[in-house]
Amino acid sequence: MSRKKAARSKGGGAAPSAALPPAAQGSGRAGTGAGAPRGSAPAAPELPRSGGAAAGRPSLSSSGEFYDLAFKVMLVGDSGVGKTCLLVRFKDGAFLAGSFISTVGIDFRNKVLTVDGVKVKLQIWDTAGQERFRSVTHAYYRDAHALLLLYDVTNKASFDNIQAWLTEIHEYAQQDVVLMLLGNKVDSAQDRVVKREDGEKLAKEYGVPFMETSAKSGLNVELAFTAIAKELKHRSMKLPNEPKFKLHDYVKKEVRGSGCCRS
Ligand SMILES: Nc1nc2c(ncn2[C@@H]2O[C@H](COP(=O)(O)OP(=O)(O)OP(=O)(O)O)[C@@H](O)[C@H]2O)c(=O)[nH]1
Repeated sequence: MSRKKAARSKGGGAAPSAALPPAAQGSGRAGTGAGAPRGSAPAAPELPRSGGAAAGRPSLSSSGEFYDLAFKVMLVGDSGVGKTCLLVRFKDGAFLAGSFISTVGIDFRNKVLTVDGVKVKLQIWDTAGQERFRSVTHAYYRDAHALLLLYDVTNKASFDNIQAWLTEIHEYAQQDVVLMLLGNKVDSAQDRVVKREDGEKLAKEYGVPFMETSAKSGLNVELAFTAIAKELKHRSMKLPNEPKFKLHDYVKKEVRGSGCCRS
């Protein structure tokens, strides 16, 4: 994936139309490729808020992978907290080192995961953290099934702004959106200014699952997306005798197992 460019949407995938909210981008079912916006490369297909279960039949993603369910996940948080790097780490297993170029508008990437034997496609929207793009990103919230809200553990202001982000999420996202708080850049131990306990406390206050991540080392990156995918899959396909999936408990257990942080 190429680095972010000031003049155009970053990323090597189909360029979404940053100016157009999903509702204006056609209403193709997940995997159909329908609904390209005017005058741009094919846009991300709009996914039904139900989760896009394809009536028992798998759909085919643009990368040629079959999937059973599709969900939209948005990455939000201040500029520079590492949203793009987190996505690139998850999608390509690489870290974008070097000079930082801010995202313009919105970019997206797809990845298909296997969750409990079910193929789940996550369509991941990487939003610009800069204030000037806020009105663009507002338009996307309502279609998101899940939100990953990031702060940077080396940047106190990004942590202090989490409450404002939560207010915005409350205002624009669906009530049942799956939300997780991530404290990124934990590899930068020397520059850390936000303690893990502070992140845990804030998350507890707002009742959201929490973990610390590093897009640089890869710590907990896969876990964050897998946990979201599991929650969405369970909500969408709960079998009659299946115990309820508890995202909080799952995250706590897995984070402990990752050897990173006690919780
Ligand atoms: N040490 C360290 N640096 C990181 C990490 N994640 C991102 N960075 C660096 O932080 C800077 C910003 O990362 P981005 O991913 O572009 O930030 P962003 O949140 O997408 O920023 P906007 O697009 O402006 O919203 C870059 O220089 C990255 O290399 C991480 O986990 N550890």
